[in-house]
Amino acid sequence: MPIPLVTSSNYLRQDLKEGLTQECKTLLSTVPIDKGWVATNLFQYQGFWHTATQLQGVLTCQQHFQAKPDDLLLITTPKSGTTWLKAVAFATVNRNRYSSSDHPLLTTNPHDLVPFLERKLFIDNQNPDLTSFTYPRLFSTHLPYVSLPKSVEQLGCKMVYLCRDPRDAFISLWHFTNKLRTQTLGTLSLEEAFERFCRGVCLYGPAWDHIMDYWKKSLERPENVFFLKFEEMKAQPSVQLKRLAEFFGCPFSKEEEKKGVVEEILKLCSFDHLSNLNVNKTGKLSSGEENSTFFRKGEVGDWINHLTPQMIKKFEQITEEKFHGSGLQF
Ligand SMILES: Nc1ncnc2c1ncn2[C@@H]1O[C@H](COP(=O)(O)OS(=O)(=O)O)[C@@H](OP(=O)(O)O)[C@H]1O
Repeated sequence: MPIPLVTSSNYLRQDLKEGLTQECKTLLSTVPIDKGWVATNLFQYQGFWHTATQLQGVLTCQQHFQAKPDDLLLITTPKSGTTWLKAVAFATVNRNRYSSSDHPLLTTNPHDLVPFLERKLFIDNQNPDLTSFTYPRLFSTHLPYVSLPKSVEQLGCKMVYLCRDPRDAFISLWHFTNKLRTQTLGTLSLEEAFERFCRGVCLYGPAWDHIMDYWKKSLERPENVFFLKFEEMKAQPSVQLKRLAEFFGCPFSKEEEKKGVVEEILKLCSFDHLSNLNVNKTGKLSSGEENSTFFRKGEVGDWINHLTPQMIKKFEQITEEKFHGSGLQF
């Protein structure tokens, strides 16, 4: 059983091997290893890249998380709008439980309301206390499909998969990384980050493979996997929120629609509203990250302000190669 580690942030914990199980340590010594973005190294497991501490969380959650049939899983590639999806899903599923004046989203960051399985609940605990979860339980994960705990698929749990144009997810990740890097590490240059992202060497990368695996599953099993893009949420938020509520099995009634419940949820969870709340301006997650780091611009297409023509071309080549014939486009 790993010993809980207390440091400033999960992202900076990866070098601390004392808290890891022998199984995890052995695995770390056998799998491919490469440079990390925030701390020293990333390790490749089941085709995707993790920090050492995160890998411990992945193994523990694969072995100990027991899903229930009505669990709802929010799955994303990093920097694809996870914070937004958590807020919207939480507000939708619990809309009869809270009024707008005492809503938990006003005082708690969405990441603390819908915790990550492998980054929070199971990172150093084989048996986290899940008794405070109301039903249906909402969990989140960045895990690729191949690494999901088996009970999720066996029980047919509903999964919402949110992804984003890899160019925007990359730029968002690059900014986020540089907010978390220590002074000693210095800034990670755009060129260096780009080279690693294109090789797939980033947290939960390669991003394209992560997206494609869930895209295929959503075509095979649309009743279980709801595939959504950040860009679609931005373009048609109320249409997408209504689809989401239907998928969750709690569609908005005509009366709710007339009363403006959909718009109320979208307003509560909007970038402007959430990012200006005191808790998100000054608070920290229980895992150490400052809440403000999860809010930057929240826009579509910011990559145009950062990528060089050569980088854009390279992105196009990879996207064409990875998504070819799949019907998926950004
Ligand atoms: N409410 C809301 N609406 C729209 N966009 C939002 C919202 N909240 C966060 N964001 C933007 O999402 C980006 C952060 O991604 P994630 O939340 O997936 O980060 S993480 O993976 O959980 O670390 C990051 O995108 P960029 O602005 O492009 O960096 C955030 O600004």
